[in-house]
Amino acid sequence: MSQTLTMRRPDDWHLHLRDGVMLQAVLPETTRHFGRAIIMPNLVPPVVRSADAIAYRERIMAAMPDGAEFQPLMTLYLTEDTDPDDVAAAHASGLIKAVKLYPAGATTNSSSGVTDFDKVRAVLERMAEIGLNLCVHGEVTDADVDIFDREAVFIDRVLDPIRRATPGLRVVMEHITTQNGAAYVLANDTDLAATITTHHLMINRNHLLVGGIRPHYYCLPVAKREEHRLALVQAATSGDARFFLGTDSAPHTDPNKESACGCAGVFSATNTMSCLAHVFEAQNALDKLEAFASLNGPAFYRLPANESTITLTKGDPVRFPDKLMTGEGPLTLFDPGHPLHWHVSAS
Ligand SMILES: NC(=O)N[C@@H](CC(=O)O)C(=O)O
Ligand SMILES: [Zn+2]
Ligand SMILES: [Zn+2]
Repeated sequence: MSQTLTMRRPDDWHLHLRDGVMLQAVLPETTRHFGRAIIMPNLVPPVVRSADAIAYRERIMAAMPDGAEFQPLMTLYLTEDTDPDDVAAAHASGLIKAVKLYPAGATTNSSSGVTDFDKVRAVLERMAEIGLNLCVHGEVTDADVDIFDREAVFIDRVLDPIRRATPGLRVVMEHITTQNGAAYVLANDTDLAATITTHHLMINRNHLLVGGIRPHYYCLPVAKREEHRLALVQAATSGDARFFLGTDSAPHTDPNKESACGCAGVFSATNTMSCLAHVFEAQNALDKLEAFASLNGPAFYRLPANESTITLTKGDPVRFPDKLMTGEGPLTLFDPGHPLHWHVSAS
């Protein structure tokens, strides 16, 4: 008898859709299974003002596949010049669901991010007042901090001081990759949550580096030791409401990945639900998948869960394309390195 699991349609609380022909190519990969997604604003130039978010939302809606019921949830990119009134107006009108903080230089397209955190104080205080979520790429960029320690150091040096100075600020630690990140969430109150990516539940730094460098496993924050991956699996499969899915699906074409200076980002929109079912089944926690992918995120964002459902059915290995052909070039799909048996049908 085949095993099946019906659950509320999932949402993706951290997604890169890019723009133009890349947006065209990757959007259907998300709308096939997901009801909503938090759309990351790190375009070039970034989505900084409400007018930018309105225009970007229109471009996404124009690229929507026929019949899709997908809702993009827009965000603004926090800069040292961000105007608190513009942010508040974008929130009040329902245009945005979060503001994204990138430390300057921390990741792909983050050069307009924040260097002096005092300069964004007024925006953060206004966000705390109006209950608008801050999504954080949590890595320091100091040259003297080892890249594998950048998340843990960020928590101590930047995030904890910001949260103490701004009571009531609701923070999502994006794409946590360490035991330290999970523990910080668990040690704190209800104003703090974290997204966890698909790939960080499946790979550690050995997958990235042993037997040759695997550029398609390179992302930021970079995958850590196995003990950290296990802590993330534990957090995701625990059912704890403070952890939810953010795929961080981040498309870069093969020439940009397979290069002497390859871009950071893993593209996982297409097979994420099959990957997650695999991970949760291995933990005997399939009954917690709905909480992680469909319930905890909307609860933290104070939105209703999706009404429609998807059904997962276990069977023969699912066939996924190795690559998507995009108008910018080939785009390699995340390969967990073993077959996936969970098929997804959306109703
Ligand atoms: N995660 C990544 O490795 N890359 C993301 C940026 C980000 O989320 O940090 C991207 O936009 O490509
Ligand atoms: Zn990031
Ligand atoms: Zn991201």
